[in-house]
Amino acid sequence: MSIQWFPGHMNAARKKAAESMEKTDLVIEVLDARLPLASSNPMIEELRKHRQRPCLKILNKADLADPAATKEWLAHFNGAKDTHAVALSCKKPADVAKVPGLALKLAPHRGTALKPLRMMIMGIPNVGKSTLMNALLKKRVAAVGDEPAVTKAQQRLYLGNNMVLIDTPGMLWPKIQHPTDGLMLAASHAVGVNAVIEEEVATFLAEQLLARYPALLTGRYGFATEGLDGVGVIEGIAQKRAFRVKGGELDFEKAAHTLLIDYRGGALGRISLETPASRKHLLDTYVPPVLLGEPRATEEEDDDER
Ligand SMILES: Nc1nc2c(ncn2[C@@H]2O[C@H](COP(=O)(O)OP(=O)(O)OP(=O)(O)O)[C@@H](O)[C@H]2O)c(=O)[nH]1
Repeated sequence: MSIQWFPGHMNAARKKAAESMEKTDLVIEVLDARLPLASSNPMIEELRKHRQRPCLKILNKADLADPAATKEWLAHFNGAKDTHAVALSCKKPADVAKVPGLALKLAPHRGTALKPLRMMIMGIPNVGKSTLMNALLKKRVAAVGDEPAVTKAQQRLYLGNNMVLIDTPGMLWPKIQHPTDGLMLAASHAVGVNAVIEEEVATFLAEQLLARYPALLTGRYGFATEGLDGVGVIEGIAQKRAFRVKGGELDFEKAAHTLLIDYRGGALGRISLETPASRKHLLDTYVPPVLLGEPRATEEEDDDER
């Protein structure tokens, strides 16, 4: 499958994010816990490191991810000094309540009424940025939706009197470093897909599930998966659910859609599409992006009035 890039939009997004970064003390990067690497955008790391900003990485939708894989990802991300990674569900108030404390820990030089901690929530579409922001603010301020890139406008919102949220929802497109990234993102609904591509995405997803979670497929759809490939799984779903088009043929499209909906909503169980081990090759060969220029000398220059 091919994912189109829009360099004009990318450059505009990058410029805006770079400007916002100057007025930010801490980056809250929201990732999808089911695919933390594919749902990251290296531009965030590049921009924040350039300004020496610490990062709270939130592996969101942890309620949908495989807990064992999430544990591995946390160990992977928590090696860096200026980064803290936490897995949570932004839909759970008790989980979100941990965020301010973790944020303050990462930027102890801020967090007073005079010098509020300025936080920027960043991430690719549909990872849950608005859900997090709304939960932090405990009221609905940004549109939350199933369609990627629901929220457009940038906002600046006070959280108590010692923290400020700067939100850039949907600003950053995923960086597709490998073809399977695009398929994982499409399966998880971070990028929209048409019906034709949906069948390809569902076939890819079925193959992933066959390799790592065959019991979940059997549990959900009630057929044995031995000897099947991705297409066979989708045909099996169509057969079991009696999805047929006019003329009696199996309705592959409907079965493909069903598999995707079931995965996205967690009906199949808790699933992760990648682990540090499955992405080892990419992690080993990762080349850090080129910095934009010299990092700033001191923190003091960045203070701004409220
Ligand atoms: N299961 C589950 N769903 C979540 C969680 N957080 C967000 N969602 C759902 O994910 C979808 C996208 O959430 P948003 O908060 O709109 O995501 P966003 O990153 O602001 O999206 P854009 O506006 O497209 O940039 C919504 O359907 C949310 O209800 C979570 O922790 N668990």
